[in-house]
Amino acid sequence: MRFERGRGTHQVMAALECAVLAALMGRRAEAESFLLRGRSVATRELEGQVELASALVLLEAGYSARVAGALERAEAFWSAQEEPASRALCLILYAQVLLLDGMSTAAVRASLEGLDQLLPGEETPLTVHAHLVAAECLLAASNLPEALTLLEKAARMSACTGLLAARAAVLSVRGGLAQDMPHLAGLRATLDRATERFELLEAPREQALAYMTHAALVAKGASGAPEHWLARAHPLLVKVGTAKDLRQLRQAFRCVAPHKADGLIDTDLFSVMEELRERHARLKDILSAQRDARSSEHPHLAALPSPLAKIADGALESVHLTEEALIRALEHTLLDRERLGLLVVVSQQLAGIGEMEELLATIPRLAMGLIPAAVAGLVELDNDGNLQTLHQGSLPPELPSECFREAVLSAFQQGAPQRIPDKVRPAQLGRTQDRAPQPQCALIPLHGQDRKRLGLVLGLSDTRTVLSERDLEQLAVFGSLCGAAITRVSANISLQQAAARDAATLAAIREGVLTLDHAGLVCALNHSAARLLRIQPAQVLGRPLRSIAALEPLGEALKSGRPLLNEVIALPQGELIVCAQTYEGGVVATLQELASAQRLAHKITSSQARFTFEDLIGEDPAFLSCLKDARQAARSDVPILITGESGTGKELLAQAIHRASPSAASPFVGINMAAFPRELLESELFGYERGAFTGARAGGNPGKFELADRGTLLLDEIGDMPLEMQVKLLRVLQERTFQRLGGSRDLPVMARVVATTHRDLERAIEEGSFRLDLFHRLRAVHLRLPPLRERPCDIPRLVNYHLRRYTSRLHRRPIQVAPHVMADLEAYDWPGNVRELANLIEGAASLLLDDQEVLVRTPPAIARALQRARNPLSALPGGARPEPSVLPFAEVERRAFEHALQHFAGNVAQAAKALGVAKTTFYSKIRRYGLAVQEQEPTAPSALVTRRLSGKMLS
Ligand SMILES: Nc1ncnc2c1ncn2[C@@H]1O[C@H](COP(=O)(O)OP(=O)(O)OP(=O)(O)O)[C@@H](O)[C@H]1O
Repeated sequence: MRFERGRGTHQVMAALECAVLAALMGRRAEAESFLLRGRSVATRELEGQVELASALVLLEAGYSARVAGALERAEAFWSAQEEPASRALCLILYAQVLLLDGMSTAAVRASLEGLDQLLPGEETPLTVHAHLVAAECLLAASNLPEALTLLEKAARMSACTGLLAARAAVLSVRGGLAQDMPHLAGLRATLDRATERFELLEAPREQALAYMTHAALVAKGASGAPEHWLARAHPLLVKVGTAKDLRQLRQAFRCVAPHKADGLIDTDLFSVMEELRERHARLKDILSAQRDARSSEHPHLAALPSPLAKIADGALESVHLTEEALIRALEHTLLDRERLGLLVVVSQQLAGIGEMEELLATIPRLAMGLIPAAVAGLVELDNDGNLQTLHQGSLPPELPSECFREAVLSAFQQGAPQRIPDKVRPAQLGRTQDRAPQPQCALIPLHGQDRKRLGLVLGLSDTRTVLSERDLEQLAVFGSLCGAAITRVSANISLQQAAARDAATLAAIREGVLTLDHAGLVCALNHSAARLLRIQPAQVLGRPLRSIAALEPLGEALKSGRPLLNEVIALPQGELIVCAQTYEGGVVATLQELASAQRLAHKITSSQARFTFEDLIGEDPAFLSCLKDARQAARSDVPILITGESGTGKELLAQAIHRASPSAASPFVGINMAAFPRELLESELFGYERGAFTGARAGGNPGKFELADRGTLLLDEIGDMPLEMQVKLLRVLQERTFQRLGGSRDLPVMARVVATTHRDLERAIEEGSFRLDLFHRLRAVHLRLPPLRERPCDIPRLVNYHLRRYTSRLHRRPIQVAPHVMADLEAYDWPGNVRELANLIEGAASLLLDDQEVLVRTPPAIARALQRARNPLSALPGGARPEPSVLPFAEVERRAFEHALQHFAGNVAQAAKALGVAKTTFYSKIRRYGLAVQEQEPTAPSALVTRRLSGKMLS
């Protein structure tokens, strides 16, 4: 636009033309300025033109009252003159005012009247404009055919170029859309061209109105999203649109995308603001109209304001200012609510995503909906500080230029959204080549608990080139929402994995596992638990166990939340062993079937039956005959009694019988009658029920008869069983059933009973310490193991056998026995039998140095015993000294007891029996004379006694 300074018609007209053009292009401030200049230099004759131009400028700004005022003043000048063009323009402007005020029928009339004033065949811009206004009025009045005819006519005119042509095109598209079956593709092409033209001519209001027509086109069925076009129109109309334009935009939004309208516009607040805006515009219009009238140089129009009018003016002015402030405040509030609304929508969408891939793909998309961006994608700083693309989004495949990377890295370090400097922003991220302001680019860190080094790269589009501080604030909140969502999803993934792992672990556990929450409700149970409890998981999950009648005892046991250890709980379907442990969120319990636990215990116990017949060494005929009978008896399940001196291998034989029996796979359980306190013997043998006696375990306990199940029960040292127990045992063996202590259920005896004793039971029967009937019951098969002194031929074999065991256990070379040593060993009478032999041989072998392979020295204890046997007195302590011919009685007695003890290898019972004194007498003599010997020594009674009381306790 060129405007030369100076006075004269030409100058005034140029200024007015510039004003009109600026107004048409939406440059309101410029238009006003040109108008002011025109008005300042206009002569009186040109005042009509000034008012007319003023009316047009005001019309573009949407001030209908001022337009009307200006038109009135313009008409006043021309009333006397014949000026058809001006008259026509006046009418056209009137028509537009009427249209602006929603009076379409009157507008049509005025516009057509204006057209009539123009010379036929004339093709000036005014003619085109008049046609377009008339067509617009006809469209508003729904007179489509006439509107289209006028538009076609206008389009054919030579003056229909530039802005007018684009306006004509938009109107023709609107006309086309009003038809029944619009040709959408054609209309879109026309509209695209018109929009481009507006953009080129920089006419933002026209451009925005064209975008709205685009939205209408899409709403009719053309591809695309109408809200997208409306969103593009929004910022332009906020800047240059009239109140009516904005109202139309909002209505369109509500029609095509109510959710977006809700996001952009808060209904209540916005309607208040809308009303305010309209009132404000009207007020401004009236104020300006008054001012215009007063400043007019026409005497009949320049009425001086009265004092009252001045007061009214002042009041109006202050209302105007207040309204302006209010509108600004409301606009900010609305903007904030709009942003907040969008963030709420964003957070709702994020909350609905459970998959990481989907989340990462959604974040850039949501960001682009929040801020009109051209590109968006996710980047990540790896552990080495390198920038990686985490989700491409619309980012270029390769993140460009090193300096861009550096800028992103430094933005990362700031920890809040940062604009990336324009100079490093590459073309791939939306930089354009022209000199126009470049759309900005930013990095938004996504703050999560675990993915702190994740960020969103955002490049704005050219519809919105600048990121305001408020935008950055909004993006910071968006970043936090995304970070939280990523943390949530990855935590969910971890939780799912942990849950799957827990489920797999639970399923893999053979024991039943059941967990209760803090309120005592069942949260989980595995297949084994469901099987043991005979329930379907669905029956109990989420319910208190106590509420299920069949599981009540279990529920009661777990109710207290106390830890339980091997508690036996009786349920209708059987007894369970329960262990329970509390944890922060409740109780976890393991369940095991009592019977199968017992079988397992049996399995472990039965592993004690290690020896087979192959381990029993001996060729002596009596020994072999005993083994033969044993092998035979092993096949049946009749009770077996094994007798023999201590150390002859009774337990060994019992184990061998078990291993050779059909129930070899079942448990081998032993109990030593001599070692067990008599009060506990019964409960140990038969078990007890819960609460049977003080100190009894709450859930009861199975006894040896139950534990032995279908295997072998070894009653070791049966000769030492108290008489009252003998009665009970006899009844059990006769009836083949028993009851737990404190119980009432009859349990079957399924185990085979093998009893052993070193005692002479027949003598015990005579003495009344053993029951004859029990003896008969136990002695279905009687096996007697001969003492070693009765089978000296087996001694070399046993010596070599135990030497071999010893050397192979210690991985040393074989050891031989010198013939004279072997002769001594064979000469010895072995009161402790094979146990004594094994211990002694191992002891002697252990004294050999590593390179010694032959036992050349008779163990001293044997040597002494042999010497004593040959000459008893020479073996006494101090044997070298001459003995007094008469010894004191105490010394004789001490020697007699010591000798007996040594002879029977510490077996007090046998020693006492040999001396013909009571066992108690023997013990008092031991104490009196301080008799004690070593374990290896065959004459060591204390070691043997100790072994009997502890080591040999089979229970
Ligand atoms: N015939 C044998 N062959 C090999 N070793 C044997 C033989 N008899 C016994 N033994 C050895 O003697 C040890 C004692 O055997 P076992 O405990 O069976 O004797 P026992 O007669 O039950 O003794 P006690 O009456 O004192 O309980 C066994 O550990 C084993 O080393």
